[in-house]
Amino acid sequence: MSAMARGIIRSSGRIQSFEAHEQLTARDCLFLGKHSFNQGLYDYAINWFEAALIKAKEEGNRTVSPDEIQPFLNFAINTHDNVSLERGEAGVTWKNASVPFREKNEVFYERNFEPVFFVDNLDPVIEKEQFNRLCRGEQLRPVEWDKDLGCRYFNGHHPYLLLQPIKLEEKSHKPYIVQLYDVISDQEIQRLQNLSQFTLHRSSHYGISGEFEASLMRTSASSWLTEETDPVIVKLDRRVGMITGLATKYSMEEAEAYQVANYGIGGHYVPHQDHLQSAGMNSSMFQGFEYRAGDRIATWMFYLSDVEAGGGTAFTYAGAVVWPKKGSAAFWWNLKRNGEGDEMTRHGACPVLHGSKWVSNKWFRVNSQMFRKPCSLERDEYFTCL
Ligand SMILES: O=C(O)CCC(=O)C(=O)O
Ligand SMILES: [Fe+2]
Repeated sequence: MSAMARGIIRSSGRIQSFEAHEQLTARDCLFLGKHSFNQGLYDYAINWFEAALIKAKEEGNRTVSPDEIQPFLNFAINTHDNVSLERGEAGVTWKNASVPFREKNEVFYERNFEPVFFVDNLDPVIEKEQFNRLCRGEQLRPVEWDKDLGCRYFNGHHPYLLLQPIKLEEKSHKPYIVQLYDVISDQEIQRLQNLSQFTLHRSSHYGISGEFEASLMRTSASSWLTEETDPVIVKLDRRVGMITGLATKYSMEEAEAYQVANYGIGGHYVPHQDHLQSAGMNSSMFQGFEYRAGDRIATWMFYLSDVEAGGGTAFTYAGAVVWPKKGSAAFWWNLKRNGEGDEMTRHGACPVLHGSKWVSNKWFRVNSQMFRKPCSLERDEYFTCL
């Protein structure tokens, strides 16, 4: 945290040292500590108070004195250790280091972390740790799993693409996750951004209250664009259809409209599945469009910007990460071939550390794809290619 306060984002993984132009003051760090404390993030609060103390001692133009910070640090350490002993490491409203702070041995954070992949119901604390590590760019999957992944030209599902094949990079075979390059032009991106700029609003998600809500689980702004909004959407639909072989029209209830989303610094989306069957949606919600269209068989996500640091899409159960590259798109199947949700597709949007991230998602609905992607009766059959 003290490096971060000096404007340096450092990581052992892919995100190498990155130096920002501005530095935080000791008062900024104190504020971030208080904010973390109020959110129940006691370990982060301690880190920020410690960073504030270091800064306060070095600052020429003092923004706060060390004496003002010390009581906050002491109080945070006591609270952390009491909550740890009484209530454990993490719950809905709090998060601690895995051991009392005074005995902190950093085991969870620095050494001997054993990632766990492809299990049902991964412990949420482990999943969060894996998510953070993947987002920092650590290679968590054993490298042998990646040895059969390749890059190739892909002709999609239409003769048009014989003349202009698509660059495809495999990120995982099972679940099948790929990144496709140069699938949207800079002009089309500009158009999507212009079209959405006046309607962007704070994103929501289906929450534990049973309502759609805005929360810290998803901090971005989003907007929806349909074929009726602009001819560029019709063009993109046609292209995405040729590449994937899937039906893409919102007006025919084949797929959802394009959701354009923008994440600012710190903007993220915690791990979740895109399919609806385990997102807490009950049968009464499957009315109208949801009922007729069926679940989200697959996700297509355009990356509409590069991101200077952070902002990957991390698959916590599969250990794969797709990094934003302007003009590319990620694609993965959310359902198995019998229509059941594939839990191994859990993923989240990593926090943006520097820059601004723009994406546009399209979710294909299963019912209209029945003749294009016939289902199977086998429980364990997966879609294994595009
Ligand atoms: O922005 C990303 O990288 C992922 C977004 C996502 O998972 C979603 O909107 O469902
Ligand atoms: Fe998602």
